[in-house]
Amino acid sequence: MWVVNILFLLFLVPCFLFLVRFILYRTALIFVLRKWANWVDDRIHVHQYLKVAELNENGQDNQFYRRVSLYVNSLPSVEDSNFTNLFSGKKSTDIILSLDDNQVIEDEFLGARISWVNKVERFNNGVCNRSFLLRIKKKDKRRILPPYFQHIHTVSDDIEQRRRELKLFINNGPSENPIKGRWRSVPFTHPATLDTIAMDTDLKNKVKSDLETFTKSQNYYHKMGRAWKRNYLLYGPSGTGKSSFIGAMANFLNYDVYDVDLSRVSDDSDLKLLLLQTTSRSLIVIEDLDRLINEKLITTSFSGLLNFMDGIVNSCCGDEKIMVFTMNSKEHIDPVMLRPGRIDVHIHFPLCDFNSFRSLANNYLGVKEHKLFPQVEEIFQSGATMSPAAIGELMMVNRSSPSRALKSVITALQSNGTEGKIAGRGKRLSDSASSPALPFPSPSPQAEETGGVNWKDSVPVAKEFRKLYGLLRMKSCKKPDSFDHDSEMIER
Ligand SMILES: Nc1ncnc2c1ncn2[C@@H]1O[C@H](COP(=O)(O)OP(=O)(O)OP(=O)(O)O)[C@@H](O)[C@H]1O
Ligand SMILES: [Mg+2]
Repeated sequence: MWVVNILFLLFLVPCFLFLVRFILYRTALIFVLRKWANWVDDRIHVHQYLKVAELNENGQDNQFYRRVSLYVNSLPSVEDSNFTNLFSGKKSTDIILSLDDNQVIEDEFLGARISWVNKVERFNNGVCNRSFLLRIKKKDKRRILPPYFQHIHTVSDDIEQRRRELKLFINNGPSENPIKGRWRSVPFTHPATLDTIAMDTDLKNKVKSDLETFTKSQNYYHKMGRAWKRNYLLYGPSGTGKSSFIGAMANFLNYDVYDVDLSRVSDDSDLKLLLLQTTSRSLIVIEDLDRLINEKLITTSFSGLLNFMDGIVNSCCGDEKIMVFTMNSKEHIDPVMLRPGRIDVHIHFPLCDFNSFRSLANNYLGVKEHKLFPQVEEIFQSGATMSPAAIGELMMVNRSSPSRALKSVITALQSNGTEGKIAGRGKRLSDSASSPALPFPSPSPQAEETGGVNWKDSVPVAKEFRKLYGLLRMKSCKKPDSFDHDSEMIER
């Protein structure tokens, strides 16, 4: 008989406990219980208080107060608390949570319970003293505080980095605006991101992890005695997404972009000076490097370029930098320029194949399957191809009718054949990544005669025209850029 009772009890107890737990969580009574438990716990321990005032004794900003404010307002318990202020951030999409005056918020670190009070003392004369009051058990203080403050630094740095508005820097010529320095900046607004980019999945994951590993490798690079920098080469035919991919990298890393216009660099020392004026956590970009070298459009020496890529100046101009070079082909480039250290990662951007076509159709037309796909696949398998820019263009123009768009791609592929003629040219990153139109010089006299921009001897004018053209195109198409790439990423 007693066995039955025991079995009955063994069954009853878990049911009872489950029921109690369910009621506690369902009715949020668990929070009340926790509060009581903390109240009792607080009375049986001795606590210490540490005050972090907004201003120091000289009335200057206390930097640590700003960090604590970023950290405390980012705690999950702020979201769960029974009262929170909501503010909009710098970016229109940002919503910032903020504690109310004298609100208490709990935190937990390495098993220790810590609470913060957002102290605000307002006086009749309008003066308002702000501070954060940290409360911790005396027995935890020595063990917890040092790593806790380090944790606050790391988290606040990360929050600041994510909230920062990115900038695109473009270099002036040596004689323009010597007072304002060599770089002009505008907000960086390129829409491409690694997630929206139609890209070979393996390649995308490789690039993502390579970039993530790089951002966490400060100690590793310094232990190796190397500058904390990494150089990428993006190469492939025109219109395959190299420039937009740079925009995606910048958005992924939250890095500023320095777009180096070599046609505005007077000599090697000018190039070094430009590099010295760049800041950490940035992408330094030189586009169409092969064309600039092969068409002798630059005034720096070849060794000046090599040193720019991996010279001593590179190691002394700040940390956490990624250099990105784009080329249409590596063929006529001296291998010394492509050695590891100068180029650490090679990424090939090929013309379209059926897989990248599908990504484009999904991105541009929102079509994952279509009755015309088998026909498109067959044409690709016959060797026909086109640049993603050209296909993207056709899809964009016909985006209101996916069938018409796909038929136009089929017609274009059939007429293009295997040369992969580039119907859609690409553009420089600056062409589509900066919001205000850049000042653009009047075309040279010869240009007036030919009724167009004289592309030959006035590279700056041609570049400005292309920038402006790119900008106008950007305004007309307003579609996020997306790519597809060959899964060839050579990492050295
Ligand atoms: N893989 C792709 N998927 C979708 N769109 C693409 C892709 N590649 C290019 N595009 C489209 O074509 C436009 C041009 O691409 P981008 O300027 O990045 O080419 P590029 O490789 O830099 O060309 P260029 O070598 O001429 O500078 C982009 O704005 C984008 O809209
Ligand atoms: Mg480009």
